This record gives sequence, structure tokens and C-alpha cells, in this order.
Amino acid sequence: MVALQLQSLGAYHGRKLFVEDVTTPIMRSGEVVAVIGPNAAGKSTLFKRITGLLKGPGNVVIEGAEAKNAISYMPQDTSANAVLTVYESVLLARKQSQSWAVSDHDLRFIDDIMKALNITPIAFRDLGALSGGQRQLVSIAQALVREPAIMLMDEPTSALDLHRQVEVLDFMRRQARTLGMIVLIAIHDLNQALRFADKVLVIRNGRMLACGNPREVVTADMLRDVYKIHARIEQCSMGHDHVIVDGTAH
Ligand SMILES: Nc1ncnc2c1ncn2[C@@H]1O[C@H](COP(=O)(O)OP(=O)(O)OP(=O)(O)O)[C@@H](O)[C@H]1O
Repeated sequence: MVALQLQSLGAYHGRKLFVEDVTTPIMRSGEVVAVIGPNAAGKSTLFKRITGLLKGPGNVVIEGAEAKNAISYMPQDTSANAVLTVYESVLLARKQSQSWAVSDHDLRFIDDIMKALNITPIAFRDLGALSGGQRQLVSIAQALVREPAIMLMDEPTSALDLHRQVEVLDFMRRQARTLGMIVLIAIHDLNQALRFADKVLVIRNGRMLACGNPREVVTADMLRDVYKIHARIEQCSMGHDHVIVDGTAH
């Protein structure tokens, strides 16, 4: 069982603190947490602080995972200038966190992830010759083959068509449950967050406003305060919550 908690976490860009005093409930194996908030709220900055790419006060407390492959981070910018094929890049990603010998298990694991993400047909294409959505899928594969205990994904579906968005988010949730991962996903699509997340964490101006059950966190009041929109949360005929936007609030 893996557990993650952020305690009074802050993050600097240069000398300025852009994220401040983020303390979360304990997140546990199998959970998917959607990290939401307006542009420039600090979602990517928070992820970079959790991975150790940025410095700042506070603690990232992880229990039940070896430091070596505790966290895998998929950045927002998935552009690549390495002269590698898709398959080479995924294999390299797997080997970065393990010994350099390639086992049958490694090859099977990579095949399974690539098949699940439907990128086997482009396995031998150069990274530089992919569409934005294809690059994003490859980047997800690179993060997953490291078999992390905690996965941080920064807007992993922003370039994907609707079918692939649902496929990827469904797959991530299954992976979280079956492998016991904790998955944090920064995402702008609040309906996808409501559909896939166990918890929603809201950030505004570098501060965490709430972290908890999606139904309790994503409310008309929160949408007005944080996003400056008039919206309703309504249940569809299947009983799922949806955000219906009526317009901007000033
Ligand atoms: N390298 C950097 N140097 C200085 N400031 C930065 C740097 N990167 C980000 N910032 C600033 O930090 C703040 C938070 O940015 P961040 O990228 O974390 O927001 P975000 O919530 O991920 O936004 P978006 O939804 O637009 O991707 C912004 O004010 C941004 O200008």
C-alpha cells in the first residue's frame, strides 16, 4: 500500500514562491486525483515541486514505495527533439529506472502498454514525425513503463480526440486500481474530472482551496469563485454529474 501526503508544500520559481502551503489529505494506492484550477494557478508548478524539479518549503511524504521508482512525471510539453523511434523511446524510458539488461518481461510489459494505448502501429515511426495527440500517447507510455508508485500527469489528454480521452482516462483508472498506483492528473475538462476522479484538488493563485470528493468540491459556488462562470451541476439519466455552463460571471 502506497500513501502520499503533501505537507505545507510550497514551490519557488527563482526567488518567488508561486505555490504556498499546500497540505492534502493522505492519498492512497488505487486513487485517481484530478488537479484542477484556472490557467497559471500553479498546477504544473506543484507537480514539478512534488517530483523535485523545483525547490520550496514543506514535505512530500511517501510511504510504501522505493525512492528509485516512486514517482513518474509526464510533463505538459511532450514535444521531442531526440532522434529516436517511438519504440526506442519507450524502451529507454523503462530502462532509465532499472538495470540496462532487457528481459522478456520488459519486452512483454512494453508491448502490453503500447497495445493498450493503441500506439503499436506507430512503433517504428520517428518521434519527430508524430502528431500532437500521438506524441501525448507516447509520453503516457513512457511514464507508465517506469512502473511508478505515483504518477503525475500534466494535462495528458489535452491533444487527444474524445474517444482517446475516454480510453486513456479509463485505462489510467484501471492501472491505478490493478497496480495500486496513485495517479494525479492536472486537467481542465471538469466533466472528465467528475467522471474519472476519486478526489478533486482545486488550486487558485498557488493555494489549495479544497481536496476531496468530486461531488463536494465541484459545486456551482466553487465554479463561480474560481472560474468566474455561472454553472449548474446536473445529473444525467445515467446518474453521473455534469457541469452545465450558463455563461461567464463578472
Ligand atoms: N519557469 C518559470 N519561471 C518563472 N515563473 C514561472 C515559470 N513557470 C511558471 N511560472 C509561473 O508560475 C505560475 C504558475 O504556473 P503553472 O505553469 O504552474 O500554472 P498551471 O496551473 O499549470 O497553468 P496552465 O493551466 O495554464 O497550464 C504562473 O504565474 C507562471 O507564469
